[in-house]
Amino acid sequence: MANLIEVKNVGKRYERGGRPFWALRNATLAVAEGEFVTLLGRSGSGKSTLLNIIVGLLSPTEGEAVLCSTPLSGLTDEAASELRNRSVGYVPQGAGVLSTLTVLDNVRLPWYLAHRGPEPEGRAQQLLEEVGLGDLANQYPSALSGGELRRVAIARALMCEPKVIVADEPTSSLDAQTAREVVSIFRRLADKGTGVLMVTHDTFSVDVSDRLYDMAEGVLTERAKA
Ligand SMILES: Nc1ncnc2c1ncn2[C@@H]1O[C@H](COP(=O)(O)OP(=O)(O)OP(=O)(O)O)[C@@H](O)[C@H]1O
Repeated sequence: MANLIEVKNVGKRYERGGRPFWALRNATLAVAEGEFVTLLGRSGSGKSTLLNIIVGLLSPTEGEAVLCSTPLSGLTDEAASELRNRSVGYVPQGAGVLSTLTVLDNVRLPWYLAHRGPEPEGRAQQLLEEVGLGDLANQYPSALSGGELRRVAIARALMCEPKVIVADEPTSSLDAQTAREVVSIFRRLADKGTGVLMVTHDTFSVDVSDRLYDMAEGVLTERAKA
């Protein structure tokens, strides 16, 4: 199976109090078609930094990230965003939904950005139903709870039938049953060939993962699954 994500010897250095500080050191990771990969690690260990590099929102200080066979280092911001819109379902930390659009229009938005035309009939509504929000399609985000907003972000990430899903704690603020349903959607997509990379603390996702990575103080290691 082809790799959808390839990270090779990637490091990210920030300044902290005027001193260099490595949030990520020499990280190497791959996610192939059909793989469900979970990334675990404590708060502040570097997980979001790695995900932001993988989706082309952050440039690494060293090393290389390749997304859907495209090396990110050579891309303009515009080209990176085009690649992200077309190929990646990114669920960022927090919901990141637009408050001026209805829930349904938030879910539709990536399709318009990627294709400049209307979505396949009913697709956004169907995705909202899959995440249990069919009845809230015409509401504005201010009327939704934190967990409901997370689910809008998940439906939005699936809108363009992404080749790869990159999700930063998508199940945080969801109850156990809803979290399980979300993870099951991702698992089913992986079984059909989508690559999934997910940061989580959820034991159910660990159980259904094909592979696990641990992040600790910027150092990434693959864990042998029990
Ligand atoms: N722009 C920045 N400038 C300086 N330091 C940063 C910046 N962004 C992140 N950091 C630091 O880099 C480290 C890794 O942050 P990151 O957000 O990747 O952690 P994380 O594992 O995703 O944490 P959490 O689970 O709490 O979201 C942290 O110590 C953080 O304070």
